[in-house]
Amino acid sequence: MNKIYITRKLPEAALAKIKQHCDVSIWDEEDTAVPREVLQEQLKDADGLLCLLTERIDEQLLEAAPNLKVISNMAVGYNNIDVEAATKRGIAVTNTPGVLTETTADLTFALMLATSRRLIEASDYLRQGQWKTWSPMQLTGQDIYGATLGIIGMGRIGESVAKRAKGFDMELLYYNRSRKLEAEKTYGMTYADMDTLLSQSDFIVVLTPYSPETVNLIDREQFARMKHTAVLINTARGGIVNEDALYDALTGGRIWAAGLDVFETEPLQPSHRLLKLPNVVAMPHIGSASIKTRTRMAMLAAENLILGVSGTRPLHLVNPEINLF
Ligand SMILES: NC(=O)C1=CN([C@@H]2O[C@H](COP(=O)(O)OP(=O)(O)OC[C@H]3O[C@@H](n4cnc5c(N)ncnc54)[C@H](OP(=O)(O)O)[C@@H]3O)[C@@H](O)[C@H]2O)C=CC1
Ligand SMILES: O=CC(=O)O
Repeated sequence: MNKIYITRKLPEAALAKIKQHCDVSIWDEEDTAVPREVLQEQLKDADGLLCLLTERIDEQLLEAAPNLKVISNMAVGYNNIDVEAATKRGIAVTNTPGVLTETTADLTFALMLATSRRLIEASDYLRQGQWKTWSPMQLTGQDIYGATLGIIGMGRIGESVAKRAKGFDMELLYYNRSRKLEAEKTYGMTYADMDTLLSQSDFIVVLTPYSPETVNLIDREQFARMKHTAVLINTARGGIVNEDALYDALTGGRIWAAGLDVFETEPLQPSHRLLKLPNVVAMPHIGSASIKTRTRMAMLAAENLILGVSGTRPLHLVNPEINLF
């Protein structure tokens, strides 16, 4: 039987499925990440790896994994894996697109609402006993309905956010490297260059993958173009938005607020300066965190893994150029 290493406690159904086909070892914990030295040791004789976005799978690790045939990432983003190094060694890399699209779009919209209407701040105000009376401009925020939403990265999740925005009568702008003519018609969206999107949008949502091209895509220059009332939402990856520039934009009144699910360094420490700002709504990377969706992601990652180690083309192969299947 093929030997598999799994880097975190998985939903039972996914684990049972893998165990039907493979000999499994697992880092059976929910709230701590597998230490790198444990992972390195386990990979010495593993044929397959099922990992999460928290594991950095780099050249050094692959060097110590001579039998590895498949790396199945339980995430759609795979910037945690050195795909080039895996491809060089003929190792298949797989991900879990699609099954998490709607759930992540829900969280993106939740962040838009929570940030613009100051929901966390208002809830804290109440719980901390600051609510003494009702007052006309008390805890007032920005409207979503009728506002202009600019989506950067019009892929699966971007389109699902656009779909939700139509229900709020929002005007839609988007920026992507390639135009999406069908989606433009479906959602009544307008393609805009980056500068136009930044200067005209009330809400700016970042939904590109993390790549060398998107590192610091939103930096000081981009914040300088935004409206003072703009709300920035990042549910893609930390590092696409430069955090120093973001902090200065938020504290200097350059933009209104930010909703963040992802950070340059995760887990974010509670002492982080962004968490001290009332106009930041921050979440611990929970974009896809519904029970149904996380179960589907685990099942899909299991399927990709089982197919890959048995020499059959996985459902979602990130590096088809390995040409093994
Ligand atoms: N917070 C969370 O828990 C989650 C985060 N994510 C993140 O969201 C990302 C998007 O997921 P998904 O929608 O499924 O991915 P898709 O690949 O469907 O969409 C990404 C879009 O970004 C565009 N894009 C890529 N590079 C650039 C660029 N340099 N400038 C502008 N647009 C670009 C792509 O189009 P084109 O190449 O034509 O430009 C594509 O339309 C994931 O990669 C992941 O990092 C995903 C799920 C959950
Ligand atoms: O961040 C989550 C993912 O699936 O990518």
